[in-house]
Amino acid sequence: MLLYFRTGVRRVWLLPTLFQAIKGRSRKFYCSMAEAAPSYEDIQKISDFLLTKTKHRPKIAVICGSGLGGLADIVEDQNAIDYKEIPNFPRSTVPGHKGRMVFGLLAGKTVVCMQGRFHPYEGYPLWKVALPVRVFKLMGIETLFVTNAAGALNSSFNVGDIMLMKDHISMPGLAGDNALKGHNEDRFGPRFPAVSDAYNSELRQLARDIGKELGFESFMQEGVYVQVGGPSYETIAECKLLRMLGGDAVGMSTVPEVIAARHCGIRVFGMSLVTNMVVMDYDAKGTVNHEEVLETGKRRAQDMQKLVSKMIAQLPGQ
Ligand SMILES: O=P(O)(O)O[C@H]1O[C@H](CO)[C@@H](O)[C@H]1O
Ligand SMILES: Nc1nc2[nH]cnc2c(=O)[nH]1
Repeated sequence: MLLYFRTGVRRVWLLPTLFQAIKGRSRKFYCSMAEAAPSYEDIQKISDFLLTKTKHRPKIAVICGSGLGGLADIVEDQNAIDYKEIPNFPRSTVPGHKGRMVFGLLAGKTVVCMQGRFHPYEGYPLWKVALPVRVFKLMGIETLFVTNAAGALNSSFNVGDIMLMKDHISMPGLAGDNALKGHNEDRFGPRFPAVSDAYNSELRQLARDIGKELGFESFMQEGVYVQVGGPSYETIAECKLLRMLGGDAVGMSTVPEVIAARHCGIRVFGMSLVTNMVVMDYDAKGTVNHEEVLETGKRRAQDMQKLVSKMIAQLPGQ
């Protein structure tokens, strides 16, 4: 039996070589297999698990953006569950995202807040980024508030402005990546859902009215959010392109959550905090950085909290 062969003066042992080849191939095969999205039943288990950890039964969910998690801290009578305690749930890895699910009362209404979201640049496929929204659906959520930190593409905006989202442009979506890619689970929604009305117009009107009441008019805007992949911020040429396409603000999140929510019939209110102006000029000094993003979040946090709380207070139901 041939146990080895020669390459020049070297003797190559056959069995170990064969073993290494099989091991390498199986690793390659394993790596090339995309992680399967969880089934409806798997998502039901996550939802059931969460409901065993709290007496609260919310119909309203809030996803807090970078530096905007303070809203969850003002939730009363709260039960907070770390993401790492939740079976088959992703982890938050980004500074400014605590990684907790907070159940309790906000403005007298039962809510659940995600203090920390997931982003594609953390290495998560879009279905995983959007997984919490499906968990929410199975918990009975009917209305989703999404917030994010974003850079202003619109030069008439200022740092600290709150932009009500009226629409989005998804660069990953246009390039073929979407939270709904893959097998469609009909129990959540249709294969081809419409998203032209993704951002609920009545909730936007409510935000405008409450913004007026609170004296926020001078820093309230309305516009189109552009989702990019990140984690690098945009080049000057990219910012010019996104502005030409009709974007008012740019960030690396939110859209997968919104698409998953609309797919399963949850109504959505979206809001961006303008944490920085994007760099549009080759002579500009300075660049964008995440510390600046978190700092602006802190400065405007209370106003965002007031707006969201007052809106939630006016929603029907408990
Ligand atoms: O969208 P959120 O989570 O608010 O965070 C925004 O801020 C981070 C960049 O500073 C990116 O994650 C961007 O998407
Ligand atoms: N992509 C992107 N995300 C952000 N999040 C906060 N600011 C920015 C920005 O300027 N660009």
